[in-house]
Amino acid sequence: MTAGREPVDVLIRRVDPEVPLPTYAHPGDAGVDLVTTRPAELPPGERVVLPTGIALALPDGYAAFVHPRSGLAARCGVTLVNAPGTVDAGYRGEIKVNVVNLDPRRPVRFERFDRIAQLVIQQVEKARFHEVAELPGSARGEGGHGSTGGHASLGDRETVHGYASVIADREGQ
Ligand SMILES: O=c1ccn([C@H]2C[C@H](O)[C@@H](COP(=O)(O)OP(=O)(O)OP(=O)(O)O)O2)c(=O)[nH]1
Repeated sequence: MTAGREPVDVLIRRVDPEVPLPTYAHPGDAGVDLVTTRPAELPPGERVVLPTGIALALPDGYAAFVHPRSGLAARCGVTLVNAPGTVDAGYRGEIKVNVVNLDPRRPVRFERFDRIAQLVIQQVEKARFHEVAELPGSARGEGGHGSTGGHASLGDRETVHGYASVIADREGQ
Protein backbone atom coordinates (compact mmCIF):
# COMPACT_ATOMS: atom_id res chain seq x y z
CA MET A 1 0.00 0.00 0.00
CA THR A 2 1.56 3.30 -1.02
CA ALA A 3 1.12 6.42 1.07
CA GLY A 4 -0.32 9.57 -0.46
CA ARG A 5 -3.52 11.25 -1.41
CA GLU A 6 -6.29 9.72 -3.44
CA PRO A 7 -6.16 10.66 -7.13
CA VAL A 8 -8.51 13.46 -8.14
CA ASP A 9 -11.26 12.52 -10.60
CA VAL A 10 -11.01 14.42 -13.87
CA LEU A 11 -13.46 14.21 -16.75
CA ILE A 12 -11.79 13.76 -20.12
CA ARG A 13 -13.19 13.96 -23.63
CA ARG A 14 -11.37 12.58 -26.64
CA VAL A 15 -11.49 15.21 -29.36
CA ASP A 16 -9.66 12.66 -31.50
CA PRO A 17 -11.38 9.29 -30.95
CA GLU A 18 -8.15 7.35 -31.59
CA VAL A 19 -5.92 9.17 -29.13
CA PRO A 20 -4.76 6.97 -26.22
CA LEU A 21 -6.04 8.05 -22.80
CA PRO A 22 -3.25 9.61 -20.73
CA THR A 23 -1.74 7.38 -18.03
CA TYR A 24 1.01 7.74 -15.45
CA ALA A 25 3.97 5.67 -16.66
CA HIS A 26 5.25 4.98 -13.10
CA PRO A 27 3.53 5.14 -9.70
CA GLY A 28 5.46 8.23 -8.52
CA ASP A 29 5.20 10.22 -11.73
CA ALA A 30 3.93 13.79 -11.48
CA GLY A 31 2.89 14.08 -15.12
CA VAL A 32 1.11 12.15 -17.84
CA ASP A 33 2.48 12.37 -21.35
CA LEU A 34 0.63 14.36 -24.00
CA VAL A 35 0.86 13.31 -27.63
CA THR A 36 0.37 15.19 -30.86
CA THR A 37 -2.48 14.02 -33.06
CA ARG A 38 -0.93 15.80 -36.04
CA PRO A 39 2.44 15.04 -37.61
CA ALA A 40 4.75 18.04 -37.79
CA GLU A 41 8.24 18.92 -38.94
CA LEU A 42 10.05 21.77 -37.21
CA PRO A 43 13.16 23.36 -38.74
CA PRO A 44 15.72 24.78 -36.27
CA GLY A 45 14.27 27.76 -34.40
CA GLU A 46 10.68 27.14 -35.58
CA ARG A 47 7.62 26.67 -33.41
CA VAL A 48 4.18 25.20 -33.86
CA VAL A 49 0.98 24.77 -31.86
CA LEU A 50 0.10 21.06 -31.83
CA PRO A 51 -3.24 19.46 -30.90
CA THR A 52 -3.30 16.73 -28.25
CA GLY A 53 -6.73 15.26 -28.99
CA ILE A 54 -7.98 15.65 -25.42
CA ALA A 55 -10.14 18.13 -23.50
CA LEU A 56 -10.64 18.15 -19.71
CA ALA A 57 -13.05 19.40 -17.11
CA LEU A 58 -10.83 19.98 -14.08
CA PRO A 59 -12.55 20.45 -10.72
CA ASP A 60 -12.65 24.00 -9.41
CA GLY A 61 -9.48 24.73 -7.41
CA TYR A 62 -7.29 22.75 -9.80
CA ALA A 63 -5.21 23.63 -12.85
CA ALA A 64 -3.16 21.56 -15.26
CA PHE A 65 0.30 22.63 -16.36
CA VAL A 66 1.83 21.66 -19.69
CA HIS A 67 5.52 20.99 -19.10
CA PRO A 68 8.36 20.07 -21.48
CA ARG A 69 9.72 16.50 -21.56
CA SER A 70 13.35 16.39 -20.47
CA GLY A 71 14.30 13.63 -22.92
CA LEU A 72 13.06 15.62 -25.91
CA ALA A 73 14.84 18.69 -24.58
CA ALA A 74 18.15 16.91 -24.06
CA ARG A 75 18.10 14.82 -27.26
CA CYS A 76 16.45 17.20 -29.72
CA GLY A 77 16.46 20.71 -28.16
CA VAL A 78 12.66 20.70 -28.14
CA THR A 79 10.86 22.64 -25.42
CA LEU A 80 7.69 24.71 -25.00
CA VAL A 81 7.43 28.39 -25.87
CA ASN A 82 5.17 29.12 -22.89
CA ALA A 83 6.45 26.54 -20.40
CA PRO A 84 4.60 25.74 -18.31
CA GLY A 85 1.36 26.27 -20.19
CA THR A 86 -1.59 26.81 -17.85
CA VAL A 87 -4.84 24.95 -18.41
CA ASP A 88 -7.59 26.61 -16.38
CA ALA A 89 -10.26 24.59 -14.61
CA GLY A 90 -12.90 26.28 -16.72
CA TYR A 91 -11.23 25.50 -20.05
CA ARG A 92 -13.16 22.97 -22.11
CA GLY A 93 -11.26 23.25 -25.39
CA GLU A 94 -8.68 20.85 -26.74
CA ILE A 95 -5.34 21.12 -24.94
CA LYS A 96 -2.71 22.49 -27.31
CA VAL A 97 1.05 22.44 -26.99
CA ASN A 98 3.31 25.33 -28.08
CA VAL A 99 6.39 23.39 -29.21
CA VAL A 100 9.66 25.03 -30.27
CA ASN A 101 12.80 23.50 -31.75
CA LEU A 102 15.74 25.27 -30.12
CA ASP A 103 18.36 23.11 -31.82
CA PRO A 104 20.49 25.46 -33.96
CA ARG A 105 21.05 22.91 -36.76
CA ARG A 106 18.76 19.86 -36.81
CA PRO A 107 15.09 19.80 -37.75
CA VAL A 108 12.81 17.56 -35.71
CA ARG A 109 9.87 15.50 -36.93
CA PHE A 110 6.85 14.37 -34.90
CA GLU A 111 4.57 11.58 -36.08
CA ARG A 112 0.96 11.17 -34.99
CA PHE A 113 0.84 10.10 -31.31
CA ASP A 114 4.46 10.98 -30.58
CA ARG A 115 4.82 12.25 -27.02
CA ILE A 116 5.51 15.99 -27.03
CA ALA A 117 4.89 17.24 -23.48
CA GLN A 118 3.60 16.22 -20.06
CA LEU A 119 0.62 17.41 -18.09
CA VAL A 120 0.86 18.01 -14.34
CA ILE A 121 -2.41 18.48 -12.45
CA GLN A 122 -2.21 20.57 -9.29
CA GLN A 123 -4.36 22.28 -6.72
CA VAL A 124 -4.06 26.03 -6.97
CA GLU A 125 -4.84 28.75 -4.43
CA LYS A 126 -7.01 31.75 -5.13
CA ALA A 127 -5.76 35.01 -3.65
CA ARG A 128 -7.81 37.82 -2.22
CA PHE A 129 -5.80 41.00 -2.83
CA HIS A 130 -5.64 43.68 -0.11
CA GLU A 131 -4.11 46.96 -1.23
CA VAL A 132 -1.70 48.62 1.24
CA ALA A 133 0.52 51.74 1.06
CA GLU A 134 3.57 49.91 2.44
CA LEU A 135 4.39 46.20 2.41
CA PRO A 136 5.88 44.60 5.54
CA GLY A 137 9.71 44.36 5.56
CA SER A 138 11.61 41.16 4.75
CA ALA A 139 15.20 39.89 4.60
CA ARG A 140 15.26 40.05 0.79
CA GLY A 141 13.49 43.35 0.49
CA GLU A 142 13.37 44.51 -3.14
CA GLY A 143 16.48 42.59 -4.25
CA GLY A 144 15.99 40.35 -7.26
CA HIS A 145 17.28 39.64 -10.78
CA GLY A 146 20.79 38.68 -9.66
CA SER A 147 20.99 40.73 -6.44
CA THR A 148 22.70 37.73 -4.77
CA GLY A 149 25.57 37.89 -7.28
CA GLY A 150 23.93 36.92 -10.53
CA HIS A 151 24.23 38.06 -14.10
CA ALA A 152 22.54 41.43 -13.74
CA SER A 153 25.54 42.78 -11.81
CA LEU A 154 27.78 42.04 -14.81
CA GLY A 155 26.00 44.20 -17.30
CA ASP A 156 24.56 42.90 -20.54
CA ARG A 157 27.71 42.40 -22.58
CA GLU A 158 30.11 40.91 -20.02
CA THR A 159 31.73 37.81 -21.52
CA VAL A 160 34.61 35.48 -20.68
CA HIS A 161 36.29 33.95 -23.77
CA GLY A 162 33.16 34.60 -25.81
CA TYR A 163 30.70 33.01 -23.36
CA ALA A 164 28.20 34.77 -21.14
CA SER A 165 29.91 34.70 -17.75
CA VAL A 166 28.43 32.83 -14.80
CA ILE A 167 31.45 33.50 -12.56
CA ALA A 168 29.66 36.17 -10.53
CA ASP A 169 26.74 33.78 -10.11
CA ARG A 170 29.05 31.09 -8.66
CA GLU A 171 30.61 33.65 -6.32
CA GLY A 172 27.16 34.59 -5.08
CA GLN A 173 26.42 31.05 -3.89
O1 LIG B 1 -0.07 25.40 -23.17
C1 LIG B 1 -1.28 25.71 -23.12
C2 LIG B 1 -1.72 26.85 -22.44
C3 LIG B 1 -3.08 27.13 -22.45
N1 LIG B 1 -3.96 26.32 -23.10
C4 LIG B 1 -5.40 26.61 -23.05
C5 LIG B 1 -5.97 26.28 -21.69
C6 LIG B 1 -6.08 27.62 -21.03
O2 LIG B 1 -7.12 27.62 -20.07
C7 LIG B 1 -6.34 28.53 -22.21
C8 LIG B 1 -5.91 29.93 -22.01
O3 LIG B 1 -4.56 29.94 -21.68
P1 LIG B 1 -3.83 31.27 -21.19
O4 LIG B 1 -4.64 31.94 -20.15
O5 LIG B 1 -2.41 30.94 -20.90
O6 LIG B 1 -3.86 32.09 -22.55
P2 LIG B 1 -4.06 33.61 -22.85
O7 LIG B 1 -3.16 33.92 -23.96
O8 LIG B 1 -3.97 34.43 -21.61
O9 LIG B 1 -5.54 33.56 -23.43
P3 LIG B 1 -6.93 33.93 -22.80
O10 LIG B 1 -7.10 35.37 -23.11
O11 LIG B 1 -7.91 33.06 -23.55
O12 LIG B 1 -6.89 33.63 -21.33
O13 LIG B 1 -5.62 27.96 -23.31
C9 LIG B 1 -3.53 25.18 -23.74
O14 LIG B 1 -4.29 24.42 -24.32
N2 LIG B 1 -2.19 24.91 -23.74
